[in-house]
Amino acid sequence: MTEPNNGNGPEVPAEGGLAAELAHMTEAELIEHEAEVAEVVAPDREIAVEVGETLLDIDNLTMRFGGLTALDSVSFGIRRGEILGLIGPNGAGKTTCFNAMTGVYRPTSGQVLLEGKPLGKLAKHNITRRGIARTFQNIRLFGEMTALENVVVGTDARHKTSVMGALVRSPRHFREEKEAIERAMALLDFVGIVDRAADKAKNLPYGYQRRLEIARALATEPKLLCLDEPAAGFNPIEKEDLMGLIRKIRDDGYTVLLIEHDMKLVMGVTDRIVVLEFGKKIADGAPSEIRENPSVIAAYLGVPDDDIA
Ligand SMILES: Nc1ncnc2c1ncn2[C@@H]1O[C@H](COP(=O)(O)OP(=O)(O)OP(=O)(O)O)[C@@H](O)[C@H]1O
Repeated sequence: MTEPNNGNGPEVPAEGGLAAELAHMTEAELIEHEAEVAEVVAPDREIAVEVGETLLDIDNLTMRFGGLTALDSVSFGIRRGEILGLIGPNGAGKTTCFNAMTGVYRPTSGQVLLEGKPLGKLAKHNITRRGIARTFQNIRLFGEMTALENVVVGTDARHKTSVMGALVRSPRHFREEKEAIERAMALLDFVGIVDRAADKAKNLPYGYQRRLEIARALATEPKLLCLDEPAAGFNPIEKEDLMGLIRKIRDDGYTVLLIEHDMKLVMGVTDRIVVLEFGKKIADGAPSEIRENPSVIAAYLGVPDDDIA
Protein backbone atom coordinates (compact mmCIF):
# COMPACT_ATOMS: atom_id res chain seq x y z
CA MET A 1 0.00 0.00 0.00
CA THR A 2 1.23 3.48 -0.77
CA GLU A 3 0.21 7.03 -0.05
CA PRO A 4 -0.58 9.47 -2.89
CA ASN A 5 2.42 10.79 -4.74
CA ASN A 6 2.27 13.73 -7.14
CA GLY A 7 5.60 13.34 -8.91
CA ASN A 8 7.41 10.53 -10.65
CA GLY A 9 9.68 9.82 -7.71
CA PRO A 10 9.41 7.00 -5.19
CA GLU A 11 6.07 6.58 -3.51
CA VAL A 12 5.93 6.81 0.24
CA PRO A 13 5.26 3.29 1.54
CA ALA A 14 2.53 2.50 4.02
CA GLU A 15 5.10 3.15 6.75
CA GLY A 16 4.20 6.80 6.00
CA GLY A 17 1.62 6.13 8.72
CA LEU A 18 4.48 5.07 10.93
CA ALA A 19 4.47 8.41 12.72
CA ALA A 20 0.96 7.68 14.00
CA GLU A 21 1.99 4.14 14.97
CA LEU A 22 5.02 5.46 16.83
CA ALA A 23 2.86 7.84 18.83
CA HIS A 24 0.87 4.87 20.20
CA MET A 25 3.77 2.55 21.01
CA THR A 26 4.60 1.55 24.57
CA GLU A 27 8.13 2.29 25.79
CA ALA A 28 9.16 -1.36 25.28
CA GLU A 29 7.75 -1.35 21.73
CA LEU A 30 9.58 1.90 20.99
CA ILE A 31 12.89 0.43 22.18
CA GLU A 32 12.35 -2.65 20.00
CA HIS A 33 11.39 -0.46 17.03
CA GLU A 34 14.50 1.72 17.47
CA ALA A 35 16.73 -1.37 17.57
CA GLU A 36 15.17 -2.62 14.31
CA VAL A 37 15.66 0.78 12.66
CA ALA A 38 19.27 0.94 13.88
CA GLU A 39 19.98 -2.39 12.20
CA VAL A 40 18.57 -1.27 8.85
CA VAL A 41 20.51 2.00 9.11
CA ALA A 42 23.80 0.24 9.85
CA PRO A 43 23.69 -2.90 7.71
CA ASP A 44 27.42 -3.68 7.63
CA ARG A 45 28.61 -2.11 10.83
CA GLU A 46 29.28 -3.43 14.25
CA ILE A 47 26.97 -1.47 16.52
CA ALA A 48 28.42 0.23 19.62
CA VAL A 49 32.04 -0.75 18.95
CA GLU A 50 34.87 0.66 21.03
CA VAL A 51 36.96 3.47 19.51
CA GLY A 52 39.36 1.55 17.28
CA GLU A 53 42.21 1.91 14.81
CA THR A 54 42.81 4.96 12.62
CA LEU A 55 40.15 5.31 9.95
CA LEU A 56 41.26 8.55 8.32
CA ASP A 57 44.68 10.14 8.26
CA ILE A 58 45.20 13.80 7.42
CA ASP A 59 48.88 13.86 6.59
CA ASN A 60 50.69 17.22 6.33
CA LEU A 61 47.81 18.78 4.47
CA THR A 62 48.53 22.20 2.97
CA MET A 63 46.02 24.26 1.00
CA ARG A 64 46.95 27.60 -0.53
CA PHE A 65 44.69 30.02 -2.32
CA GLY A 66 47.05 32.42 -4.12
CA GLY A 67 49.05 34.05 -1.33
CA LEU A 68 46.76 32.78 1.44
CA THR A 69 47.66 29.58 3.28
CA ALA A 70 44.32 28.24 4.52
CA LEU A 71 45.86 24.98 5.81
CA ASP A 72 49.49 24.77 6.79
CA SER A 73 50.91 21.21 7.12
CA VAL A 74 47.99 19.99 9.21
CA SER A 75 48.14 16.38 10.43
CA PHE A 76 45.72 14.43 12.57
CA GLY A 77 43.98 11.08 12.57
CA ILE A 78 40.38 10.05 13.14
CA ARG A 79 39.83 6.71 14.85
CA ARG A 80 37.01 4.36 13.99
CA GLY A 81 34.00 4.85 16.25
CA GLU A 82 35.17 8.27 17.46
CA ILE A 83 33.35 11.61 17.53
CA LEU A 84 36.08 14.11 16.71
CA GLY A 85 35.49 17.86 16.98
CA LEU A 86 37.29 20.30 14.67
CA ILE A 87 37.18 23.79 16.13
CA GLY A 88 38.85 27.17 15.75
CA PRO A 89 38.10 30.83 15.07
CA ASN A 90 36.40 31.99 11.86
CA GLY A 91 38.71 31.52 8.90
CA ALA A 92 40.92 29.01 10.76
CA GLY A 93 40.64 26.47 7.92
CA LYS A 94 38.01 24.01 9.21
CA THR A 95 35.76 23.97 6.14
CA THR A 96 38.81 24.01 3.87
CA CYS A 97 39.90 20.84 5.64
CA PHE A 98 36.49 19.23 4.90
CA ASN A 99 36.72 20.42 1.30
CA ALA A 100 40.20 19.00 0.84
CA MET A 101 39.05 15.68 2.36
CA THR A 102 35.95 15.34 0.20
CA GLY A 103 37.44 16.24 -3.19
CA VAL A 104 36.02 19.78 -3.43
CA TYR A 105 39.60 21.14 -3.36
CA ARG A 106 42.82 19.47 -4.45
CA PRO A 107 45.34 19.93 -1.64
CA THR A 108 48.42 21.96 -2.56
CA SER A 109 50.49 19.29 -0.79
CA GLY A 110 50.07 16.50 1.70
CA GLN A 111 47.51 13.75 1.52
CA VAL A 112 44.39 12.23 3.01
CA LEU A 113 44.29 8.47 3.58
CA LEU A 114 41.14 6.47 4.24
CA GLU A 115 41.86 3.06 5.78
CA GLY A 116 45.52 3.54 4.84
CA LYS A 117 44.81 4.22 1.14
CA PRO A 118 45.41 7.73 -0.27
CA LEU A 119 42.35 9.44 -1.72
CA GLY A 120 44.69 11.03 -4.27
CA LYS A 121 42.87 12.85 -7.02
CA LEU A 122 39.59 10.98 -6.68
CA ALA A 123 36.52 12.93 -7.76
CA LYS A 124 33.89 13.87 -5.16
CA HIS A 125 31.48 11.04 -6.04
CA ASN A 126 34.27 8.47 -5.83
CA ILE A 127 35.30 9.77 -2.42
CA THR A 128 31.65 9.34 -1.37
CA ARG A 129 31.79 5.75 -2.65
CA ARG A 130 35.00 5.17 -0.70
CA GLY A 131 33.09 6.13 2.44
CA ILE A 132 33.21 9.84 3.32
CA ALA A 133 29.92 11.76 3.47
CA ARG A 134 29.29 15.31 4.58
CA THR A 135 26.70 17.93 5.30
CA PHE A 136 27.14 21.61 4.53
CA GLN A 137 27.15 24.82 6.56
CA ASN A 138 24.44 26.12 4.22
CA ILE A 139 21.80 23.46 3.78
CA ARG A 140 21.88 21.92 0.29
CA LEU A 141 18.75 19.91 -0.39
CA PHE A 142 16.63 19.36 -3.47
CA GLY A 143 13.84 21.68 -2.36
CA GLU A 144 11.25 20.51 -4.89
CA MET A 145 11.82 16.85 -4.02
CA THR A 146 10.21 15.14 -1.04
CA ALA A 147 12.20 14.29 2.06
CA LEU A 148 12.05 10.63 1.03
CA GLU A 149 13.32 11.39 -2.48
CA ASN A 150 16.21 13.44 -1.10
CA VAL A 151 17.35 10.41 0.92
CA VAL A 152 16.79 7.94 -1.92
CA VAL A 153 19.14 10.10 -4.02
CA GLY A 154 21.78 9.53 -1.33
CA THR A 155 21.41 5.75 -1.63
CA ASP A 156 22.30 6.00 -5.35
CA ALA A 157 25.97 6.13 -4.39
CA ARG A 158 25.70 2.43 -3.54
CA HIS A 159 23.61 1.25 -6.49
CA LYS A 160 25.01 -1.28 -8.90
CA THR A 161 22.38 -1.07 -11.64
CA SER A 162 23.82 0.25 -14.91
CA VAL A 163 22.19 3.16 -16.73
CA MET A 164 20.89 0.61 -19.25
CA GLY A 165 19.50 -1.53 -16.41
CA ALA A 166 17.61 1.49 -15.08
CA LEU A 167 16.34 2.42 -18.58
CA VAL A 168 14.97 -1.03 -19.31
CA ARG A 169 13.84 -1.28 -15.66
CA SER A 170 15.61 -4.57 -15.01
CA PRO A 171 14.61 -6.78 -12.04
CA ARG A 172 17.81 -5.68 -10.29
CA HIS A 173 16.80 -2.05 -10.78
CA PHE A 174 13.38 -2.71 -9.22
CA ARG A 175 14.94 -4.61 -6.32
CA GLU A 176 17.44 -1.83 -5.66
CA GLU A 177 14.72 0.82 -5.88
CA LYS A 178 12.55 -1.04 -3.35
CA GLU A 179 15.49 -1.52 -0.98
CA ALA A 180 16.45 2.15 -1.37
CA ILE A 181 12.96 3.28 -0.37
CA GLU A 182 12.90 0.96 2.65
CA ARG A 183 16.31 2.12 3.79
CA ALA A 184 15.45 5.79 3.18
CA MET A 185 12.32 5.43 5.33
CA ALA A 186 14.40 3.80 8.06
CA LEU A 187 16.87 6.69 7.88
CA LEU A 188 14.10 9.29 8.14
CA ASP A 189 12.83 7.38 11.16
CA PHE A 190 16.36 7.20 12.61
CA VAL A 191 16.85 10.98 12.42
CA GLY A 192 13.32 11.59 13.75
CA ILE A 193 11.50 13.07 10.75
CA VAL A 194 9.64 10.11 9.23
CA ASP A 195 6.32 11.90 9.81
CA ARG A 196 7.26 14.34 7.01
CA ALA A 197 8.60 11.81 4.47
CA ALA A 198 6.14 12.90 1.78
CA ASP A 199 6.66 16.66 2.21
CA LYS A 200 8.80 18.69 -0.17
CA ALA A 201 12.15 19.49 1.43
CA LYS A 202 11.60 23.22 0.97
CA ASN A 203 8.43 23.04 3.10
CA LEU A 204 10.08 21.37 6.08
CA PRO A 205 10.93 23.35 9.22
CA TYR A 206 14.58 24.37 9.41
CA GLY A 207 15.51 21.79 12.06
CA TYR A 208 13.96 19.02 9.95
CA GLN A 209 15.96 20.19 6.92
CA ARG A 210 19.17 19.87 8.92
CA ARG A 211 18.18 16.34 10.01
CA LEU A 212 17.24 15.50 6.44
CA GLU A 213 20.74 16.49 5.30
CA ILE A 214 22.16 14.08 7.87
CA ALA A 215 19.82 11.28 6.71
CA ARG A 216 20.87 11.87 3.12
CA ALA A 217 24.55 11.75 4.03
CA LEU A 218 23.98 8.50 5.99
CA ALA A 219 22.20 7.04 2.96
CA THR A 220 25.55 6.82 1.17
CA GLU A 221 26.62 4.32 3.90
CA PRO A 222 29.69 6.32 4.90
CA LYS A 223 32.50 5.09 7.08
CA LEU A 224 33.05 8.70 8.11
CA LEU A 225 30.29 11.28 8.47
CA CYS A 226 31.46 14.92 8.42
CA LEU A 227 29.03 17.47 9.86
CA ASP A 228 29.75 21.14 9.09
CA GLU A 229 28.10 23.31 11.77
CA PRO A 230 24.98 21.12 12.11
CA ALA A 231 23.65 23.19 15.04
CA ALA A 232 23.82 26.56 13.25
CA GLY A 233 20.58 28.42 13.95
CA PHE A 234 19.37 25.91 16.57
CA ASN A 235 17.87 26.86 19.94
CA PRO A 236 19.19 25.17 23.13
CA ILE A 237 16.57 22.39 23.04
CA GLU A 238 17.30 21.61 19.40
CA LYS A 239 21.01 21.54 20.25
CA GLU A 240 20.38 19.01 23.04
CA ASP A 241 18.37 16.86 20.61
CA LEU A 242 21.14 17.10 18.04
CA MET A 243 23.69 15.92 20.59
CA GLY A 244 21.48 12.90 21.21
CA LEU A 245 21.30 12.21 17.47
CA ILE A 246 25.09 12.52 17.01
CA ARG A 247 25.65 10.04 19.85
CA LYS A 248 23.05 7.71 18.35
CA ILE A 249 24.85 7.89 14.97
CA ARG A 250 28.13 6.95 16.62
CA ASP A 251 26.48 4.19 18.64
CA ASP A 252 25.17 2.83 15.37
CA GLY A 253 28.74 2.20 14.24
CA TYR A 254 29.59 5.40 12.37
CA THR A 255 32.62 7.63 12.87
CA VAL A 256 31.84 11.35 13.09
CA LEU A 257 33.88 14.47 12.37
CA LEU A 258 32.15 17.59 13.64
CA ILE A 259 32.83 21.26 12.91
CA GLU A 260 30.91 23.34 15.40
CA HIS A 261 31.22 26.71 17.11
CA ASP A 262 28.89 25.91 19.99
CA MET A 263 31.32 24.93 22.74
CA LYS A 264 28.72 23.36 25.02
CA LEU A 265 27.75 21.02 22.19
CA VAL A 266 31.34 20.27 21.16
CA MET A 267 32.54 19.68 24.71
CA GLY A 268 29.44 17.61 25.49
CA VAL A 269 29.48 15.24 22.55
CA THR A 270 33.05 14.73 21.30
CA ASP A 271 35.66 12.20 22.41
CA ARG A 272 38.54 14.33 21.15
CA ILE A 273 39.04 17.80 19.70
CA VAL A 274 41.49 19.20 17.14
CA VAL A 275 41.96 22.97 17.20
CA LEU A 276 43.02 25.04 14.19
CA GLU A 277 44.16 28.65 14.15
CA PHE A 278 45.29 30.48 11.00
CA GLY A 279 45.51 27.15 9.18
CA LYS A 280 47.75 25.50 11.77
CA LYS A 281 46.88 22.81 14.28
CA ILE A 282 47.45 24.27 17.74
CA ALA A 283 45.99 21.50 19.93
CA ASP A 284 44.67 17.92 19.83
CA GLY A 285 43.24 16.24 22.90
CA ALA A 286 40.29 15.27 25.06
CA PRO A 287 37.65 17.97 25.66
CA SER A 288 38.83 18.39 29.27
CA GLU A 289 42.42 19.06 28.07
CA ILE A 290 41.32 21.43 25.32
CA ARG A 291 39.20 23.44 27.76
CA GLU A 292 42.29 24.07 29.93
CA ASN A 293 44.83 24.52 27.09
CA PRO A 294 46.31 28.07 27.34
CA SER A 295 46.92 28.40 23.57
CA VAL A 296 43.32 27.41 22.82
CA ILE A 297 41.98 29.77 25.46
CA ALA A 298 44.06 32.61 24.01
CA ALA A 299 43.15 31.84 20.39
CA TYR A 300 39.53 30.86 20.68
CA LEU A 301 37.84 30.07 23.94
CA GLY A 302 38.68 33.17 25.96
CA VAL A 303 38.85 33.15 29.75
CA PRO A 304 36.92 30.21 31.31
CA ASP A 305 33.82 31.34 33.20
CA ASP A 306 35.25 29.99 36.48
CA ASP A 307 38.19 32.42 36.23
CA ILE A 308 36.01 35.48 35.85
CA ALA A 309 35.88 37.20 39.23
N1 LIG B 1 37.93 28.96 -2.44
C1 LIG B 1 38.63 29.83 -1.74
N2 LIG B 1 39.34 30.80 -2.32
C2 LIG B 1 40.06 31.70 -1.60
N3 LIG B 1 40.15 31.68 -0.26
C3 LIG B 1 39.45 30.73 0.40
C4 LIG B 1 38.66 29.76 -0.29
N4 LIG B 1 38.10 28.93 0.63
C5 LIG B 1 38.50 29.36 1.84
N5 LIG B 1 39.32 30.44 1.67
C6 LIG B 1 39.97 31.17 2.76
O1 LIG B 1 40.64 30.21 3.56
C7 LIG B 1 40.58 30.60 4.94
C8 LIG B 1 39.97 29.49 5.73
O2 LIG B 1 38.58 29.44 5.44
P1 LIG B 1 37.60 28.32 6.02
O3 LIG B 1 36.27 28.55 5.41
O4 LIG B 1 38.22 27.00 5.85
O5 LIG B 1 37.57 28.70 7.56
P2 LIG B 1 36.66 28.11 8.71
O6 LIG B 1 37.56 27.76 9.84
O7 LIG B 1 35.78 27.05 8.18
O8 LIG B 1 35.82 29.39 9.11
P3 LIG B 1 34.28 29.55 9.60
O9 LIG B 1 34.24 29.10 11.01
O10 LIG B 1 34.05 31.02 9.47
O11 LIG B 1 33.42 28.73 8.67
C9 LIG B 1 39.79 31.90 5.00
O12 LIG B 1 40.70 32.98 5.03
C10 LIG B 1 39.00 31.88 3.70
O13 LIG B 1 38.72 33.18 3.27
